Amino acid sequence: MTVAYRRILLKLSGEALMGDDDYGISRDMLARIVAEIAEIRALGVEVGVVIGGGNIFRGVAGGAAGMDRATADYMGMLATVMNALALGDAMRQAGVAARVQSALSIEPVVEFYIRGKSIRYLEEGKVVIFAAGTGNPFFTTDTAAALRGREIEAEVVLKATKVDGVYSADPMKDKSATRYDRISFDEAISRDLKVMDATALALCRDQQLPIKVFSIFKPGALKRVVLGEDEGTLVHI
Ligand SMILES: Nc1ncnc2c1ncn2[C@@H]1O[C@H](COP(=O)(O)OP(=O)(O)OP(=O)(O)O)[C@@H](O)[C@H]1O
Ligand SMILES: O=c1ccn([C@@H]2O[C@H](COP(=O)(O)O)[C@@H](O)[C@H]2O)c(=O)[nH]1
Repeated sequence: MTVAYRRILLKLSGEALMGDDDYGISRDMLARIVAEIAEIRALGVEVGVVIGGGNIFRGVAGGAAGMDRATADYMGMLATVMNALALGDAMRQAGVAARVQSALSIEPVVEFYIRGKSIRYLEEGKVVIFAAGTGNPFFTTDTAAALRGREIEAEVVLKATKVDGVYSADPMKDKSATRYDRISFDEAISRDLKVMDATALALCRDQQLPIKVFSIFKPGALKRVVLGEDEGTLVHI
């Protein structure tokens, strides 16, 4: 089978890890995601993963209300470390070689992010899970996906989320919203389509790094995207 991309950066929404639960990490969902990643690894695709923290951080957001923003953001980044450790462990159990690297230094727990080392891991066929976002407050894991995607010279950022593409409005709130097959970065930014934050979109646009938005809940969608089949929405230059 011929793949459309040799190296990808997969952005996994933290909330998608909840599966049907209200909070935290669903073991079933984790196993499903690992199986889908294993499928594309078997095709020879090199995979970097940035994982969000919404499934854990939204749960403690009440406690963070009124806190200093930077402190709350560090809590959010730590939530992504928990997700990354869970994903790394699930990969190990499934026999998929993986390494976790964190943008925040938590040495006894997880390796610190070193670009050259992560590229080496990718070349060795290991999945690299990037934890703690960019390591800086006031950013998001979408922006971390754009940043790490560019750093590892990925050909595309694949945003795996709860909806199956970019819509004219948030499809969770507006049932009349329509889905785009393709949309330019400039149009997505100017229409303020909130599927990804504007910083992430602008970074990808400036670095000429396309984004594919697709549903992580649709079985086989990741493989279809990697094979270049008609799936989700392409955000292009
Ligand atoms: N125009 C739009 N098109 C598609 N989705 C949209 C749009 N506007 C808002 N959304 C919403 O954006 C959400 C993106 O969710 P996602 O969980 O990927 O966010 P995240 O903040 O990157 O992840 P996390 O859950 O880790 O915080 C979708 O669930 C969808 O409801
Ligand atoms: O670079 C980053 C990445 C994340 N954060 C904080 O973490 C949470 C969770 O990330 P999501 O992208 O929403 O899943 C985010 O809300 C920020 O508070 C950060 O500060 N810097």
